[in-house]
Amino acid sequence: MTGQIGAPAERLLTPPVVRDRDALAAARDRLPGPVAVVMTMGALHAGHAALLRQARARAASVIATIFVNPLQFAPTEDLDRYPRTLKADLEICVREQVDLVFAPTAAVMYPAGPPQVRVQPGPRGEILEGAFRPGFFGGVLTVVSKLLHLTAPDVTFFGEKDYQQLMMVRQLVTDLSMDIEVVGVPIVREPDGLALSSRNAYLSPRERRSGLALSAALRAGVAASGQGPVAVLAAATAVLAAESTVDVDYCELTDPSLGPPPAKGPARLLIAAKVGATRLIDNTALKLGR
Ligand SMILES: Nc1ncnc2c1ncn2[C@@H]1O[C@H](COP(=O)(O)OP(=O)(O)OP(=O)(O)O)[C@@H](O)[C@H]1O
Ligand SMILES: CC(C)(CO)[C@@H](O)C(=O)[O-]
Ligand code: BAL
Repeated sequence: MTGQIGAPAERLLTPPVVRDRDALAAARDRLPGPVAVVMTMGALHAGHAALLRQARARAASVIATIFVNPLQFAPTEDLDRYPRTLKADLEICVREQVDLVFAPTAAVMYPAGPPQVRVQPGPRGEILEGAFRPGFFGGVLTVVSKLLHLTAPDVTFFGEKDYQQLMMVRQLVTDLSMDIEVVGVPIVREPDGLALSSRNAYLSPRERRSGLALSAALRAGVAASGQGPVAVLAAATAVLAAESTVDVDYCELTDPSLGPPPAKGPARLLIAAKVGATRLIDNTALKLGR
């Protein structure tokens, strides 16, 4: 089927875009190693660009995947209205010197419909995001496994903005004996603190202002970290409670691998909240105690 998309003149302005497995396999065979893959759902922004830039610095060849994976969306979620901006995405891929873009359709990824065999995320996939989005990590890890299999990278890059997802992908690669390095990339923020996210496009100006409560709560938590876990949670929840339009799903403190928080030492503070119809997540590292 199709190899590259676009008219010949446009091809010069975009990296090669492949849309099916055969075209991907042929293009992948020609890429010099080591190969890096950056997986995305498109609507690319500076957070994605940071992943692509790190990939560019680390590998001889960079593949970006763009696929809004239906398997990780609950029926009540935003699959249909998720932003799809392929043309602008390809411009970012050119700027970040991506060598190959894999942008499959759902029929290419799931030719027989939703797959019967799926990755079981295990207990760490049932807390936090998994508790509020049942089936989410099963859908994510299934598509991540397929995309790793299809692109055969040496290294892959995931953002810390989706911190639990990064942990789950590390677990996937370890537990399923995949010889692939997983690199975590720090969160890219707007100057006022808002973590970049494709879903920020849904926010009205007023909702965007309310959404700043998440990063403000994280900063309050970090400021209180010397006083220990109780003070951190009290400080963060007070900031969130002051913003009445923010509907908190969770504000939780864990250890860096999402286990129970220590009394002292490295920890992670994670928040998810709805602002209007838009669900935002954010998190930060901190060090508890003195
Ligand atoms: N602000 C950010 N900083 C660092 N990495 C990011 C940021 N936003 C997204 N990423 C990473 O980019 C990769 C692809 O994410 P995705 O395409 O879902 O974008 P997103 O902005 O997280 O979208 P959404 O709004 O759906 O959460 C993931 O590894 C994600 O963690
Ligand atoms: C990893 C991913 C591309 C799988 O669909 C998605 O969950 C995302 O964009 O973070
Ligand atoms: N950003 C992770 C993918 C999702 O929220 O569906």
